[in-house]
Amino acid sequence: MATTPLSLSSVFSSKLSTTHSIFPTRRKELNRRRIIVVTSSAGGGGKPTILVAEKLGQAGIDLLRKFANVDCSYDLSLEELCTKISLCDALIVRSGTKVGRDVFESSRGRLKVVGRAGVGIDNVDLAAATEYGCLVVNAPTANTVAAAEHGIALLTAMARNVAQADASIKSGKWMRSKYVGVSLVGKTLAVLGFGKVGSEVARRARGLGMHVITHDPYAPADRARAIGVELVSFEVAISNADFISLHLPLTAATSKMLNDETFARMKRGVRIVNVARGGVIDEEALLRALDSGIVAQAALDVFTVEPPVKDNKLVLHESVTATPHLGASTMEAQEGVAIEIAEAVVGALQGELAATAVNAPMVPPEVLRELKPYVVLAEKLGRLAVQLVTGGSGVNAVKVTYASSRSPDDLDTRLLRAMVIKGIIEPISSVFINLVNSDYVAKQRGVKISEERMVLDGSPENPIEYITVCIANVESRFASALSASGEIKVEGRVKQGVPSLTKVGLFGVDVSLEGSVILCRQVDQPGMIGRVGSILGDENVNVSFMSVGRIAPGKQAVMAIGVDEQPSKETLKRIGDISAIEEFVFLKL
Ligand SMILES: NC(=O)c1ccc[n+]([C@@H]2O[C@H](COP(=O)([O-])OP(=O)(O)OC[C@H]3O[C@@H](n4cnc5c(N)ncnc54)[C@H](O)[C@@H]3O)[C@@H](O)[C@H]2O)c1
Ligand SMILES: O=C(O)[C@H](O)COP(=O)(O)O
Repeated sequence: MATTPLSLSSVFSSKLSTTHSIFPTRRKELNRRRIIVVTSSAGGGGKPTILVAEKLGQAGIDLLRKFANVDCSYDLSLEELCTKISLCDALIVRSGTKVGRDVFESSRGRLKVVGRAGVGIDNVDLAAATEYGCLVVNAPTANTVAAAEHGIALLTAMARNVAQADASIKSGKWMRSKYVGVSLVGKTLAVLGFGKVGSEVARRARGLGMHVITHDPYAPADRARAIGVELVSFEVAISNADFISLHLPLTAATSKMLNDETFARMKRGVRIVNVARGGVIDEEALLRALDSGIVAQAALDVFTVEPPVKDNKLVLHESVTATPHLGASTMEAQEGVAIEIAEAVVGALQGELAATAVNAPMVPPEVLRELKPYVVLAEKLGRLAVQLVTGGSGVNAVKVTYASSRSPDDLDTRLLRAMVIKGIIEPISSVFINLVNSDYVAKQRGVKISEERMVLDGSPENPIEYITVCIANVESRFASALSASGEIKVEGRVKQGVPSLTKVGLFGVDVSLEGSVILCRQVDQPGMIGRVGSILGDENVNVSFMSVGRIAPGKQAVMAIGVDEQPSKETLKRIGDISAIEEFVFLKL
């Protein structure tokens, strides 16, 4: 399936689920100033040159050839890639080519677009791309079904020892009793990550007669219900599963999510499939779990280091079925991905913006200068709010309120909205969000962003007095973050140029949004700040700010503590063990 590239004007005029139209009359003027993101310095014959560095479906190559000189050179060494790149306007890769800073440096400004023919862009240095003014686009949808089908292929092959039995018969043996498998029907499959691939795996597993449960705190419950899948907590998922299938992005929160501790809480004899990213599993711990029998079998398409070293113990393990990152490798998916990426790259070289752009430095400097601290504030409020979510019907209704004494025409909030979306979605996905793709990604994930302007009296010296981010229809892991109407609510202001958190739920606080934040609800009483401060001090965790917001003296209060470093689990436990503390949460900014 190909996505339609959006022209700049369609990106800016796309109608979103805003309750108020907040596009200013200055929009035309802004558009004029940003009209070209990419200008191609065409090489031979007036056409741009596109280097295709990994095998791409023919339909995509044909499409590229209509517009550009196409150089298909595979298996280039880094040196060869760096030499060639200075003659190219665009580069197309899959996951096997590292596009690091040295590649952008070597292009000496000619490289304008990098196209990743697939989802994950772990192999492209986005910061360097942005720094060198190079747009990066990907193809996030065309290989979903292929990845899901590979997940199911691994699940069934593992359960029936297909790979092991095949190797055995090819070596001249006939071992029928050794390769007795297990049945899938009636077994519980836990799908971790209910996004594009996870939901397709769940749908197929239902068709195989499996009982499917899923854990994904950010997925809409109605989407799961619609295919007969139950959304459950992580604990319920891993402790009830006969099979676990991983479909999560690799993020700070999911890195080594399956580890010694989590394996120990699984049913003995559980079987695991991973077609997501190798780093989601602690591979050493998996080896131990396989050897001790906690995990009966694993089927792995992805590895922390790819290709894995020759004598990788997991790959060689009798109970492991392994494939070399083949999830997206079907003829159909590769044709689809090739078309999707070719359209995006050609569009970008023609000055259009692909809906799948993952970076784009395109805010006029004068707007950015004024909004800079608010941009940081907006992202951090989004990041805080989403970390407070624990369950419910998924993150699908977000309201952003801007309180300002400026006339709506004089306040362009598109960048702020993009940054709230970035803060909410990036910690829970592998997607990179910017002004270009934020609304697209939010819409694709079913997250409705509504915006509200609160017009204040007074001098319009500051563009914004405060920003509030609310997430509705969710449960919070810090109940005090809920507003009177039951939404997660955080509010912040820019104070002397520094973004600060000023309200959590109904409690006023005052903590600068730097480092990380611990929120505690306690019965208001003297000495609490000192007790928590000294526990943090014991571990040399530097406290940057502390503030207490209370309903009334002696009643409940929320204490917000800014810390420079992440406290250890033991230190957080000691804070939680203080008897006056009713609930607490640690939030990374
Ligand atoms: N093996 C392959 O060839 C292949 C092919 C395609 C995709 N992939 C990988 O599969 C994974 C899923 O891809 P996708 O396209 O479905 O992505 P997606 O963004 O559509 O879905 C990911 C889901 O994970 C959820 N999630 C994020 N953090 C979570 C957490 N801490 N706990 C539980 N759920 C969490 C998100 O809410 C989202 O619903 C990615 O890692 C992608 O790179 C691999
Ligand atoms: O991120 C992806 O799209 C998949 O992991 C597939 O990667 P590939 O294009 O290298 O097969």
